Amino acid sequence: GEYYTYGVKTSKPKELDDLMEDLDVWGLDIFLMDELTEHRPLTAVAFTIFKQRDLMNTFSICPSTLINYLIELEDHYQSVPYHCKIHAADVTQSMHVLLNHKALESVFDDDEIFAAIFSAAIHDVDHPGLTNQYLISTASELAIMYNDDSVLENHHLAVAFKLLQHEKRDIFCNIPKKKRQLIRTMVIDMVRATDMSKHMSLLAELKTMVETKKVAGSGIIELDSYQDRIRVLKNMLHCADLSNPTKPLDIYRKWTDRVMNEFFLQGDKESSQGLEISAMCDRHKACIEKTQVGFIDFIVHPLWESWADLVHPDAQDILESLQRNRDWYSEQVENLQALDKT
Ligand SMILES: COc1ccc(-c2ccn(CCC(=O)N3CCOCC3)n2)cc1OC1CCCC1
Ligand SMILES: [Mg+2]
Ligand SMILES: [Zn+2]
Repeated sequence: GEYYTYGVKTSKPKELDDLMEDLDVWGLDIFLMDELTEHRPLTAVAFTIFKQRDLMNTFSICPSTLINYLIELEDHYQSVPYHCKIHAADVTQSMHVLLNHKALESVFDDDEIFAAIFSAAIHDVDHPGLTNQYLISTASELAIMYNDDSVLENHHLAVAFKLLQHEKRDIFCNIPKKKRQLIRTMVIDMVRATDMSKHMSLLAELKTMVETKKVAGSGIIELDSYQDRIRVLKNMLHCADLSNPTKPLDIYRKWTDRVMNEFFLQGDKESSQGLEISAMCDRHKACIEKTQVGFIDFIVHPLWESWADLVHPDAQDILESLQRNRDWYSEQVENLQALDKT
């Protein structure tokens, strides 16, 4: 059918125009994007970002090839509650905003920007809605294939690169071989870094970078080695992947519902298979609000506090939004405790 400005059909072009005004805004309503694009949020968001950043011209990508790839990629996101195409669109849009931090202005070149946006778009493709731990403990096909090492993340990468192998979808086809290999290496590094088991080492590296931060007079960060540059990009994607608690509360709460539903479905599976139900996956025992406060205190805030130090003062609003959301969930815990006493 006919495609409009954003690479997708829409029955509400005016409303989609208005929403796309917020493409560079932290807190864009990605659920509304899903509705207005008739459930093609990833294609619309990624295509529009490629256009805004002029990446199709820079890498001689013809628009129809990009659309063909994005639609095929989007169709390979499973309809699971949390790790679906809306999450991919959300992380891609969040990455786009983080790349616009003043402290990172003209730090990254086109290859790195292309690799970063592409990594966000593909980073969870064909996610089954189950954790690495579950796949490993049930000796699943995927765990056998990847020898229990970053099972999901290696699978997302393999699926995404396999989809490129059709000439109609190969957005890398006009990129010189050497450059293509460099971009592929960066994408593999970034997506593998979204494995939660790498969180502590990634955060330690980020802290070291903050302590030894070399800043030009203008406040712009100086990154001399590939290792430093990819370290920032890996942490950026990890931050985007863990950004739900930093978004407007109504959007954050929708993500909480979705991730808990995905966990509970896994818990149901574990229970029906006579397996021990994983932490936070038991729908009869979970205390949703408490786990979000813990998630923020032990994982999300420490990460975003270090990121905010690195790009100071560009992420202050994000940090404040996180604090407000933490306070709200904490109040819910107190209200529930008060209820228990009645
Ligand atoms: C809005 O809530 C969440 C939003 C995102 C996450 C989250 C954790 C790690 N990631 C990165 C991908 C990953 O490694 N995962 C995906 C989630 O399952 C664990 C393995 N994402 C967790 C969230 O809540 C959890 C359930 C209660 C407390 C923690
Ligand atoms: Mg993932
Ligand atoms: Zn993700």
